[in-house]
Amino acid sequence: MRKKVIAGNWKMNKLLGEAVEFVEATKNIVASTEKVESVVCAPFPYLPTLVEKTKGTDLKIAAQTMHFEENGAFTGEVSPSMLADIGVTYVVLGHSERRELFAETDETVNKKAHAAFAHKLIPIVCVGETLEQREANETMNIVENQVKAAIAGLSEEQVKATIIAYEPIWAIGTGKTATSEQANEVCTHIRKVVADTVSAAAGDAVRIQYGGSVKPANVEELLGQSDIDGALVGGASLEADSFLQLVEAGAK
Ligand SMILES: O=C[C@H](O)COP(=O)(O)O
Repeated sequence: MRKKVIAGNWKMNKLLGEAVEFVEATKNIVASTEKVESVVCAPFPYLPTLVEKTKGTDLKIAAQTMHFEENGAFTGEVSPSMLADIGVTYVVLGHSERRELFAETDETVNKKAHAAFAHKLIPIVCVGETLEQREANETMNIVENQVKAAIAGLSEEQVKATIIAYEPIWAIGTGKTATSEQANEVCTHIRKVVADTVSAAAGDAVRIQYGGSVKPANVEELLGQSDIDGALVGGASLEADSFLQLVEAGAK
């Protein structure tokens, strides 16, 4: 059975005191079980503090992006070695907001995925279609191309360890959740793409999250689907209580 992953993506929210308060309120309650792991994707300035505060607990800390290069003249960027050095364990790659607003491409997502594994960071690779693409029946093609590009050249073991987050862009922060059937249909397709391009074992092992207006009220139904192995959650991950309810649903 694949272990569920509940990841809260805070995006550009919270001040340091609020971030610390959140981890203090959750770190001893979330417990890694056979069934679920819990991750908080925090802004860069808070990462060292949050890693320190969560040491020895089952709450894991992720970055929301990174560069693919080790170092150099990339003003404002953060490298994979910097993240690994301070004890970050996961990194979100190719979030639609990064693709749309910060020129992230399939090619850079792939480079970043390679760089993440080179530093023992687990990538959470985001894919998903716009409303226009869905209405033009292009969802499966778009997502398939994004997945193939992201995992190109990774070893079978690396693909097995990758987390793919299917986030239909029209469902992000809009309150419009994909129905559980719509979400599962795409996640099933993603698993098949991985199985066909890498191996049946990789298709079976890769974990696929759904993201887009997930909240305590709809998470159970989404997680009950055959190919949804977790959730990448924005708005509903900002409050400790709500995040804990999401993790609890993942542990069922
Ligand atoms: O990374 C999280 C997603 O963008 C979903 O955000 P949301 O839960 O606020 O819709």
